Amino acid sequence: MSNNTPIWPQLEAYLDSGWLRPLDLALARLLQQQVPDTPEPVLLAVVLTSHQLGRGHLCLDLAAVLEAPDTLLALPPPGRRADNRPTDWIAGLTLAHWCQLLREAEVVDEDENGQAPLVLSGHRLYLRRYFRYECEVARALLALQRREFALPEDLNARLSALFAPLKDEAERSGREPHWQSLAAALAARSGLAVISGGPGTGKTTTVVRLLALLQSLKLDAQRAAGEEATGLRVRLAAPTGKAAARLSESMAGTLAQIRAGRVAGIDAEVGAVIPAEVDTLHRLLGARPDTRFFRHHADNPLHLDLLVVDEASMVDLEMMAALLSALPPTARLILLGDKDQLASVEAGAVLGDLCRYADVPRYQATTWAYLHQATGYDLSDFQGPGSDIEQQILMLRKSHRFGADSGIGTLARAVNRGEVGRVNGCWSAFGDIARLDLNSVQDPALSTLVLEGTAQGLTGTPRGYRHYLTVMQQGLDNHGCGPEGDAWARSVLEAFGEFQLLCAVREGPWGVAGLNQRVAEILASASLIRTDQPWFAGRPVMMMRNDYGLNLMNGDIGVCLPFADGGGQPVLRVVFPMPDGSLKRVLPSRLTEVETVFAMTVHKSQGSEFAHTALVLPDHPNPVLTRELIYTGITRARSWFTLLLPRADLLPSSVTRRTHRSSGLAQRLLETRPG
Ligand SMILES: Nc1ncnc2c1ncn2[C@@H]1O[C@H](COP(=O)(O)OP(=O)(O)OP(=O)(O)O)[C@@H](O)[C@H]1O
Repeated sequence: MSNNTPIWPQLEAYLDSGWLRPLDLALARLLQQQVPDTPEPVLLAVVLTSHQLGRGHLCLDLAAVLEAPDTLLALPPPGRRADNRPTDWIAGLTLAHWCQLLREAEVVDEDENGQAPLVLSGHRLYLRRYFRYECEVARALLALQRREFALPEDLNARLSALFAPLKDEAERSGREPHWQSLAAALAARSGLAVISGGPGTGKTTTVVRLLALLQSLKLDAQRAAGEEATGLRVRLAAPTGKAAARLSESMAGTLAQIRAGRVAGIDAEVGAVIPAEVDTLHRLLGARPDTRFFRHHADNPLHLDLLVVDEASMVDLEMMAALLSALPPTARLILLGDKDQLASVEAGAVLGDLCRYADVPRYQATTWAYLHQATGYDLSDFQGPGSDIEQQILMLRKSHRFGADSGIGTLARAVNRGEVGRVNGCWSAFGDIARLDLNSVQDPALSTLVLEGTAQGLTGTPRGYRHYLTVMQQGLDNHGCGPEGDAWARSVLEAFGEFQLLCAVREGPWGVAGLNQRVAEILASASLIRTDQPWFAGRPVMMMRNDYGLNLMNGDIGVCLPFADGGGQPVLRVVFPMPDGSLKRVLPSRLTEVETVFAMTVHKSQGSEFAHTALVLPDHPNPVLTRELIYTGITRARSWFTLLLPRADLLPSSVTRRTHRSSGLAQRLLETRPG
């Protein structure tokens, strides 16, 4: 960095262009006021650390930023030019010199328990709070993983009985590993298990059987000790209301079968001690409105023996730290999720960091021997010098929902592997996926898709938004405020879940804001909605913040419906499906922080599924266009997927670009090596 660079005017210019946030500059200014002779490279590092945090990174990776500044910092911002860029400023710096300046600065120290607002750890610079979270999360996960549980002599027989009905011929004969029983075997022995898998790979199925195993062991132990047979205290949780509702629904179906004694290998009585209720993490921890503090923490731990967290890819580092600190020291934790999905909106990528080597696991000899004994499967191909925590991580590999004949499955796998040729080749081979190359938002193909859900290449009966609006209108004469109104509202909500537009970006004609407006125009010109008032019958909305008063969580989706009030004009109420299966009707005026969701971001769609999902890419390159974003969009689709491309050349570059999140967590977790 040249000594005469006027840093503040330049930073102000970046602020004006939206490149930096006011917060990013405020911290550096404060530090400079406190320690006026703080060198400019240190101030710049502070600004960039805060900027990186705003983009999901836990720290500023000084080595990486020196190597590829524009890539890491996403500079200049999309569509803008900048003459004097941080790239130029840091051009004269070496890693050794920058680290030296930081080590000497009063505002930085290297100790977890120090006082300075920033912490330098190797070549990573953190805001202290995030450094603390990273250390705490690593320590807590490693402590969980180290906790061993006694296993019965007949574990192999028990696992065989539980999983036999789920094995195909190759798995029964041992030609292929049965990953679900292997996952259960790993989880049974330790305080920690991480089970990653794409859509339909059987995460829920596996966890139900695992819970059946652990509960039957506990019930036996309690009976043998002459205690009341209550089983383990099990709780289930997910990051969003939608994800919680989906898991709950999926658990309820299997549990009903178990409780009726219809699941081979599982006693009906065990079904009684497996819960189907799923909480959001906020509710589980006892969120306190408008603070980041929870009722449960290290001094007031959760009352449970085992916690299952679904959709763990959406859990950010701060939430993970809160969750781990609230676990009682004797509890087990099972994390379920899809490591290939987008990471959490907030900083950190805990599941991704944990699963760095999950594609090709590196199981130690002792793990190999244990799994061989417990399941009979030989994982010699996956032996390696993995760290201790990797021994508790397993990836499920076979999708039972999207097989080889599924376009959605084939496309998702090709995107996940970055195989551009295969992505380009698969559109014409399947009837459940379609690609629309569009010229503008006025393109009639967009209107057809939005209204009817049809696109060239799709077979069957995919729906568009006309469907739920027709269901709404058909019930208009028959919807009082009583239960018949509920049945009607439920059918509208269900029909709304048949189709959803997802956007990669928020801004521009192909972003959430632009498309919400365009879709409203299309629906209004088909006389399906009236948009002369902000609240109109059929308006779908999403909560943008938790509202504890209303018991509605960020990401919850409701639809505004007209209810008869006994005469005169119908009254509008926004109806939300609640995690317990009930419906909540809310006055529109009570909802201050909601957005229309004819279109929503891929981020916001995580944890949800729609029969027909249409993903819209923008018409400009943007750093958010990554393989993980496209994969997440595709895997929201249950039966049909349509990709809308205003600019075709952006697809290959998006499929090859990986999301990167700077963090020291993987190193902390994976550095505990055997021997
Ligand atoms: N081994 C198996 N053999 C046959 N069908 C299976 C097997 N495992 C799971 N399934 C079926 O596949 C479907 C998906 O399973 P499950 O819901 O457990 O997957 P998941 O990974 O939890 O899915 P999601 O992507 O919704 O999180 C279910 O219908 C389930 O019954």
